[in-house]
Amino acid sequence: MVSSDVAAAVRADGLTVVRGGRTVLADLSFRVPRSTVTGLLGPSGCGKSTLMRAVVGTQAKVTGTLEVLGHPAGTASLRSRVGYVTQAPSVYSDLTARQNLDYFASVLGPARGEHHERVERALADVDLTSHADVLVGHLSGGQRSRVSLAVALLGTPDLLVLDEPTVGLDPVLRRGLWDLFHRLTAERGTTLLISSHVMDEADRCERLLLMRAGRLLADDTPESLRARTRTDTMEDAFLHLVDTARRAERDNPAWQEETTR
Ligand SMILES: Nc1ncnc2c1ncn2[C@@H]1O[C@H](COP(=O)(O)OP(=O)(O)OP(=O)(O)O)[C@@H](O)[C@H]1O
Repeated sequence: MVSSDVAAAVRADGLTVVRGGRTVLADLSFRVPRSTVTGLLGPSGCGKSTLMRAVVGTQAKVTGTLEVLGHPAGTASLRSRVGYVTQAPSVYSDLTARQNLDYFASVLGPARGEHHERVERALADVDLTSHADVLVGHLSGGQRSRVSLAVALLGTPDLLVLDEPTVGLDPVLRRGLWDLFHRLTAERGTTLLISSHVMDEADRCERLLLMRAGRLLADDTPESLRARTRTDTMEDAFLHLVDTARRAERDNPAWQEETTR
């Protein structure tokens, strides 16, 4: 069944996930608008990867409502429409970058665009054309991550879910990747959900989901977050929201017993 909420690429209502007997995501409700770059930010262990796994349909013990592109998360028809890049590069180190892309393009089968063009476009997207014939095992960590990203771009996904794609990259490469993310929304209408624990990346996003300890602290734009917390930086805005949440926990101790700390 297709949802009527067509404006949202992701719609969560009361989303809860239990891992190892603990509630690691508790009652999250939010929207990720289509054709936007939405940042998923919060400290290590707050549940960003778990949320992304739920969105791409690989997370067990998910309850509540979670719709992706109008369908329940994990629906088979979403597989070709959702790209997912994990923190660990998932490409073959004994093949070159181009051979990896050739291989994954043939696994994808006939899709939008010709095989050769798709491979070359994906290499160019991540600025790796000049290293296309180097064995992935001989590339740097950042270059390997970009090969993984190129694989995800091969299928021209409608939703691209990226788990900390800029970790370990120098500022020039980071800027290049953020430029690419915005080009993807503007030129291809792609929706991007990007996790980071670096608050200065928040300002590069059109919308933000701020998380702490399995809960959503905010679902807003960077400008509005700064305005309503009366802060100048995203880091200060986040700290303000954390302090407010802590005060709420003190007033209602049952609240925090349900989730991770
Ligand atoms: N296999 C598992 N079994 C039980 N708990 C888990 C498992 N994997 C992760 N967790 C817990 O779930 C919570 C959320 O983990 P998650 O990896 O989603 O956080 P994260 O925000 O992505 O962290 P990071 O930024 O360090 O990648 C953490 O408290 C973690 O300890």
